[in-house]
Amino acid sequence: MLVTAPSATASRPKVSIRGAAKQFGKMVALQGVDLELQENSFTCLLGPSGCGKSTLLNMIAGFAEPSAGQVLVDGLPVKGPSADRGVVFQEYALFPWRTALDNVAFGPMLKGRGKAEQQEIARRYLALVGLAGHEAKYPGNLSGGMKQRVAIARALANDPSVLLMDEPFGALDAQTRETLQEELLRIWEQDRKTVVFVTHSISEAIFLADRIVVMATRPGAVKEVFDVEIPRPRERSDPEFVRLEREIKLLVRAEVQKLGVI
Ligand SMILES: Nc1ncnc2c1ncn2[C@@H]1O[C@H](COP(=O)(O)OP(=O)(O)OP(=O)(O)O)[C@@H](O)[C@H]1O
Repeated sequence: MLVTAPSATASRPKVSIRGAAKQFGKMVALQGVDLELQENSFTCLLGPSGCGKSTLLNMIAGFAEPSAGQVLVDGLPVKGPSADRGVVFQEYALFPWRTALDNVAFGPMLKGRGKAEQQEIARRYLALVGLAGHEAKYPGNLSGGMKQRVAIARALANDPSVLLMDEPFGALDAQTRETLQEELLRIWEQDRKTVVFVTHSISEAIFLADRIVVMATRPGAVKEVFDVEIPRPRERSDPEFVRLEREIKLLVRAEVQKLGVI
């Protein structure tokens, strides 16, 4: 008889943020942030400009250290960047002198994979993001949406367990943005990761996320967390979608008003 011991990790969150704060000189960018992100969950960070979304993402990525508190991944403090945490930024950050294939093969190359394997991995991930046939193109010859697909493929080619995305679709036109949202969900359903996705768009957050963390400003902190239980694929005209959008809009507007911007 096969006896399966209860997994010690079954209830352990993938990412834990405990009392995290971040100061830049005297400026308190984040204060008292507590969040637990379950493995394979999709979390969106939402809030007005300057509330610390990127700072929080950068602390999970290991690009910035908390001034107080802890950021843990798999129960261990984050000490710096890791190939297990892939990052996608708004600006594609591709190497212009490398083809799409060689951009995606970069991570596997750093990991010391042989040339044939690097290319095989890169082809596979380019196909996953819908770019089969575009392997030999340089970033300069790709549209914004295609560049962002390459950036996603490049992050996925390291097979990270955490995918951190900082307004990845912010620079795209509305139509391309919606297509890439659908594609991202398709990829996430196929190749599960713990995703943390920063956005300014309430509709994008409701379309994508299991949980939406709405942040407060001055200092940046968690204001409210919403579990989105609308079944996928989500329709933006769904009454629950519209209701939630309105509720979150009021919350975010209150934060923007605090800043005296409107
Ligand atoms: N390296 C830094 N040095 C000094 N201040 C910083 C630094 N990084 C961020 N800040 C400040 O910390 C605060 C939070 O910035 P952050 O970029 O995290 O906000 P955000 O919510 O991501 O904003 P946006 O939506 O505009 O990208 C801002 O006031 C910003 O000016």
